[in-house]
Amino acid sequence: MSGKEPNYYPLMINIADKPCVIVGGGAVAERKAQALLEAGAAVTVVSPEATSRLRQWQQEGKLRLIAEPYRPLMSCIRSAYLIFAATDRPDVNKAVRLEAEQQGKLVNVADDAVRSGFIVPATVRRGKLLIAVSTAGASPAVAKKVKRELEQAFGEEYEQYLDLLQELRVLIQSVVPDTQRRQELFKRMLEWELLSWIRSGRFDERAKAELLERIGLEPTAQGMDAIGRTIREYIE
Ligand SMILES: C[C@@]1(CC(=O)O)C2=NC(=C\c3[nH]c(c(CCC(=O)O)c3CC(=O)O)Cc3[nH]c(c(CC(=O)O)c3CCC(=O)O)/C=C3\N/C(=C\2)[C@@H](CCC(=O)O)[C@]3(C)CC(=O)O)/[C@H]1CCC(=O)O
Ligand SMILES: NC(=O)c1ccc[n+]([C@@H]2O[C@H](COP(=O)([O-])OP(=O)(O)OC[C@H]3O[C@@H](n4cnc5c(N)ncnc54)[C@H](O)[C@@H]3O)[C@@H](O)[C@H]2O)c1
Repeated sequence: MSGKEPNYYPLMINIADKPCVIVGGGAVAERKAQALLEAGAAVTVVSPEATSRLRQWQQEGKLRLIAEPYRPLMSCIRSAYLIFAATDRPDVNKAVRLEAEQQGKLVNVADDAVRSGFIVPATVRRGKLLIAVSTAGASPAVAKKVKRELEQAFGEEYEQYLDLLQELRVLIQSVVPDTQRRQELFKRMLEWELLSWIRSGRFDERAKAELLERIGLEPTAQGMDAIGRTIREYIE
């Protein structure tokens, strides 16, 4: 490790059912556990003491809690996919990091961003829309503040919006074989005031069925623009 500040590379990792281990059971461990559980990971916490929420999640069967201090070569670490060193003991965090690195595993260290294999961003989830914010560890409080601002800009309606766009995209892919023409239609589709329509509460299953039918009937630039005009009339 050179100690030079890294230029991070963002990823969206699929950790569904993957074994992830958090060493430590305090506030930081709890925050990491919550995000891992939301992503469907199989979480194990190793800590002699744990917050009441972590213990509650254990009782509810949502995670496994090994109520012992970390020791080298624990089997849960050997089989882990991702490892988080989140104790309040820098020496323990370092030992966890060295063991993980020796096993070629990615490790996040709560008190050592520069030597962490990865850091955790602040996130906004709106269904399939996932926005991640990082300050490369310069100021996690700023990451949280930017997240709050994004939460205002990208409201709950984005969940339905993306589900709908996915459906429309699949439909267009099935009826328009030419890639370039498809790109043109997708571009025009983004001009539609779908978000306002969804926000108005007047976009329902019937409206969606009609929309899909119209696209199927006229999957052309003119057809798309005509639909855009109809949507504008609906929301006015
Ligand atoms: C985003 C978030 C995700 C999460 O943890 O889930 C996250 N920290 C969050 C909150 C937060 N953390 C801290 C405060 C107090 C205010 C402040 O210090 O700013 C607050 C704010 C609060 O709690 O309100 C203190 C703190 N954090 C780190 C250190 C150690 C160090 O700097 O070395 C210390 C100092 C300890 C000390 O001083 O003793 C380190 C890291 N924290 C990171 C992530 C990574 C870099 C993220 C980035 O790229 O910016 C990184 C490098 C490693 C990692 O943890 O992955 C989450 C927001 C959750 C949300 O969205 O609400
Ligand atoms: N990355 C971040 O977002 C962030 C935020 C704040 C603080 N920090 C850093 O993370 C550290 C932890 O913060 P916290 O608020 O969760 O601390 P905390 O004091 O609430 O929790 C520490 C936990 O570590 C456990 N622990 C201690 N020794 C252990 C061992 N040998 N094996 C296993 N578990 C052990 C304790 O049982 C306790 O559950 C802080 O000391 C600070 O350096 C990081």
